[in-house]
Order: sequence, then C-alpha cells, then structure tokens
Amino acid sequence: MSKVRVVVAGPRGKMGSEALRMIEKQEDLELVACLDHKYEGRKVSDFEELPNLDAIFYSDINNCFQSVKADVLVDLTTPEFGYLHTKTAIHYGVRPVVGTTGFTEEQLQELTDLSEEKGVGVIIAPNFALGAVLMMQFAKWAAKYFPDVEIIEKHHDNKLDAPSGTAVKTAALIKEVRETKTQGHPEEKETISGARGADVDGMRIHSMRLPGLVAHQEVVFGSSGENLTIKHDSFHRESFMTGVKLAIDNVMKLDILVYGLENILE
Ligand SMILES: NC(=O)C1=CN([C@@H]2O[C@H](COP(=O)(O)OP(=O)(O)OC[C@H]3O[C@@H](n4cnc5c(N)ncnc54)[C@H](OP(=O)(O)O)[C@@H]3O)[C@@H](O)[C@H]2O)C=CC1
Ligand SMILES: O=C(O)C1=N[C@H](C(=O)O)C[C@H](O)C1
Repeated sequence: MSKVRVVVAGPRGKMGSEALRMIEKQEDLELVACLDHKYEGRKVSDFEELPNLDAIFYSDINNCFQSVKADVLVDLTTPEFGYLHTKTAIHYGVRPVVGTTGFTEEQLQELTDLSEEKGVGVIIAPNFALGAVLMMQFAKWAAKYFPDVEIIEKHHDNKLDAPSGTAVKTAALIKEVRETKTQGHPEEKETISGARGADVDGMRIHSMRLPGLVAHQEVVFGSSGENLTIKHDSFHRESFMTGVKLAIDNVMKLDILVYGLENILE
C-alpha cells in the first residue's frame, strides 16, 4: 500500500503540531515536508516539542512543491497565508485539506472555481471535530422550527478571526432553512456599538475571547415559553484530529472543493 504524502503548513502552531503527532501514528500517511515562514531547512526533529520526524521545513511554497512529491497539503496557518497556500497547492495538483478559518465568501468562491477548473480535490472544514459537525447539523434541524436564534462562540484569545469559521458555517447552514427574520424589538437601538453582535440575515453572532478557552459554541433558540440550547466544547486540539485524518483520506477521492466535513461523513 502506498502512503499518502502529506505537507503540513503551520507545523509549530497549536493545530499544526497536533496534526504532526496524528500523522506520526498513521501507517498510511507520510509527512514529506512542512511549510513554515521561519526556520527554512530545519527538520521537524530539531524542535523538542515536535515528533521525531525527518521532514524538512520550507519557507517558500513553490520551492517546497518543486522539491518534494506531495499528495496533500494540510493548512493550519492564518487566513492570509491559508488562502495563498490553498491556491498555490491547487496549481501544483496537491490536494488541500484546509482547517484555517477566516476566508471571505469571495475567496471561497474563487477557490471553488479554481478547484473545479483544475479538477483538484479540496476540503475546507471550518471545524474538524465530529461533535461540532453534529452540533451544526442539529442546529440546522432546529432552525426549521425555531427561527429565533443567536450564536455564541467562545475561543482562546490568540484567535485572529471573528466570528469563528464554525459560527459563520453554522449561520450559513441555518440560513438554508430559516426564513429571513430580524430578531429582537423592531425599534431596538444599540447604545454601545456592537452590543447586539454581528448580524447575519437577522440572526446574531456573539464572539468571546478569553485565556483558558479552547473552542466552544452554543446555538440558542427561543420560542414562546421555551429555549433550546445546542452546545459543543473542544477542550483539547486532539478533538480535531479524527476529522483531519478523515479529510485527508477523502480528499484523495475528490476532484471538486467540499466546504464542511458534513459533506463527507456517511
Ligand atoms: N478547522 C478546525 O477544526 C480548526 C481550525 N483552526 C484554525 O487553524 C488555524 C491555526 O490555528 P492555531 O493552530 O490555533 O494557530 P497558531 O497561531 O497556534 O498556529 C499558526 C501557525 O502558522 C504559522 N504561520 C504563520 N504564517 C505562516 C506562513 N506564511 N507559512 C507557514 N506557517 C505560518 C505560525 O507561525 P508564527 O507563530 O511563527 O507566526 C504558527 O506556528 C486558524 O485559522 C484557526 O482558526 C483551529 C482549530 C481547529
Ligand atoms: O481558532 C481556533 O481555535 C478554532 N478555529 C475554528 C473556527 O474558527 O471555527 C475551529 C474551532 O472553533 C477552533
């Protein structure tokens, strides 16, 4: 059985380092290189906190894909570089599995079109935790019956993007089934700007950032005399790794872009 050759972008990060530990344990995956804007030429094993693997760090993505044969790029970096890496990987025929969040709708559309044009599979998953994927699906189901809904997402304070990719995806899924509705009092006024959170099609997203948090979301539905709360918590980044592995396996069979892990879960 030939192994799937993987490049990880962002290997020293919280998610990237967890992905390296996951890849090290898989018999069918091989880490062939890392993309890091620092430490060009160093090996993964040079870093005490990373697994004992020989893959080399490249800072230039073109140099990386010209030097190393790769099947999949796992991107766990920043919105700016995640987007550039994904585009470049598609051009090289390397299938991106993207966990990086914060892409705009226009960027997602551009990557969807490029993936189709080149026939290169891509998976962009705002959340790889299976519990979070279920939470989003349950929220979509509930929104059919409870159109009044607010999303509260809570993350660690090193997060660059707000709202979280998960909250944006949840709102998009809810929007598919919910009639557009402006919530709250029709004449309500914010006396402090931002008090009611971000507005997506009349529903509100509130973003909390605090040290100690990892990744948490509550979707709260209101109706007369009752509330329904659907809640998910990731307490450790290991929670995302089943989904990363699933995405790597599945992207090898795709020739289009898939946005959201729910589309590959059986
Ligand atoms: N889809 C999912 O399930 C999940 C997605 N995420 C997303 O993944 C991304 C990473 O999150 P997290 O690991 O917490 O963040 P970290 O800040 O811990 O890691 C990001 C890493 O990327 C590195 N980096 C920055 N620019 C580049 C570049 N140009 N090339 C290569 N590496 C680069 C950073 O290096 P340096 O620090 O030196 O700048 C850092 O090591 C975020 O977008 C986050 O929202 C997070 C958790 C789950
Ligand atoms: O930055 C994070 O940590 C996370 N980002 C993703 C998001 O924006 O939804 C997934 C998860 O919530 C953790």
